[in-house]
Amino acid sequence: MTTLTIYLEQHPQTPLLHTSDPEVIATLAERLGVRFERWEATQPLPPGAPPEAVLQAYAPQVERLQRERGYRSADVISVDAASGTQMPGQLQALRDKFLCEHTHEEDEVRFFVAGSGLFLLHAQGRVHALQCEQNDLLSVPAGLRHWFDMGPQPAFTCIRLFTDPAGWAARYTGDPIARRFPALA
Ligand SMILES: CSCCC(=O)/C(O)=C/O
Ligand SMILES: [Fe+2]
Ligand code: NI
Repeated sequence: MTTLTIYLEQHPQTPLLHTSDPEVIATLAERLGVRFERWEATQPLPPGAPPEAVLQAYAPQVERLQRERGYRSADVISVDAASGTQMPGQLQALRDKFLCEHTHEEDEVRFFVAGSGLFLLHAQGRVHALQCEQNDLLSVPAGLRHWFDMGPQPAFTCIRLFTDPAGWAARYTGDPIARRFPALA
């Protein structure tokens, strides 16, 4: 289930608010300049569908965002600890890369085709922990501090939209805040 939990940045043990209402999540996210939507596939997608089929199934929604926001490329990232295609060391390295607070020079746009992951958004003296699930679209604006926890047994497939076709690039803030907040177990 998709949930949003909000904390004061100094009090990671004491949630101020917890909700699983998608409309409330979208409204609270918008206050940070974050877009949250729920998308339906235009056609059924079998598990393990190739990236081209994944992009095809969500083409209308992807093209709408591209027109609206000028995103120039789209790809699909798949991580599945159970499949054994990624070694445990590689998965840990990938998890660590996203687990430190960082920003991007462009919006971070992710659509969860399958699986889940936890985004932690740091703004306005608060941390918004958004547990994303299948069918969730999240767009984190350029410059907003955040980190992402894929958990110890990651399993997700995401469509990513980029303005710069060179792809993912992060600027780490050096703030150890992510270590104060509990990681997924
Ligand atoms: C859910 S896709 C991988 C996470 C990512 O790209 C990122 O920048 C997290 O902050
Ligand atoms: Fe990021
Ligand atoms: Ni709950």
